[in-house]
Amino acid sequence: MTDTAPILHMDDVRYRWPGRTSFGLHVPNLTLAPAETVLLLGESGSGKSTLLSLICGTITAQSGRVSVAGTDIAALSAGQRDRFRAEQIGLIFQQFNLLPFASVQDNILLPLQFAPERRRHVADRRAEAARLCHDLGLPDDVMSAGAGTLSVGQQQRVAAARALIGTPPLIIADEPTSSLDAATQATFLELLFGQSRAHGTTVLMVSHDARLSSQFDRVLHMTDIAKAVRGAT
Ligand SMILES: Nc1ncnc2c1ncn2[C@@H]1O[C@H](COP(=O)(O)OP(=O)(O)OP(=O)(O)O)[C@@H](O)[C@H]1O
Repeated sequence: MTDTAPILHMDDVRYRWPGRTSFGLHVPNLTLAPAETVLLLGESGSGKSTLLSLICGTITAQSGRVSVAGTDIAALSAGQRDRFRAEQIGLIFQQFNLLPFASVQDNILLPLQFAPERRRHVADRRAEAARLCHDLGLPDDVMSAGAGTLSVGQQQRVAAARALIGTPPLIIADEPTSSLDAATQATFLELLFGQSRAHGTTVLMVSHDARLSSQFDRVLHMTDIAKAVRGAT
């Protein structure tokens, strides 16, 4: 692969949730280049989270092809897909998905366990986790705290640190700043864009806040990239 090969390519992808006839998604063509920062906007229920799940391989398209870093993710076994995702994609979900009884440090370091390439990018894991916490404005003593004891905004920042650690080539973030105040939101975006510039990381971020548009290289609207499919296909 050359440096300009897309990090993501979706070709004629169709997906329908099992048992749901009222909603289906058709993405004719979507390509993301290395180091691009892309904001994804769309109405509630338009399928943004479904699209991200297809890219992450947590759900599999009924037809079409989803390639991440040149790999057709449907061709991987479930185990291979989990390892591939941990290596290639830093994820920030709407619900953060932190382990509440594990420490903040263990939560941040978790993806490295499954991602040797990301591990290689980190010389000192504890120091890197602490640096990310510090840069995201978390208190210095937060590393040993149980993740479940933090405020919602703090948990969101821990989820961001977990996505950033080890510089995966693609960061996917589903409304990652919804629980952050304006100053922390700006800090978070600076960190995200800084990592993108320094390491060529592609960022795909879902938000309802169109005011963020000017900060991204490209803005996509669900209505432009995907057709909502109603009724049986
Ligand atoms: N796990 C699921 N099982 C069945 N249907 C689902 C599931 N997740 C989402 N859907 C359906 O898919 C459609 C699109 O939902 P999705 O969450 O992708 O939209 P969204 O654009 O991310 O919405 P929001 O902005 O409100 O988060 C909705 O009709 C929703 O009910």
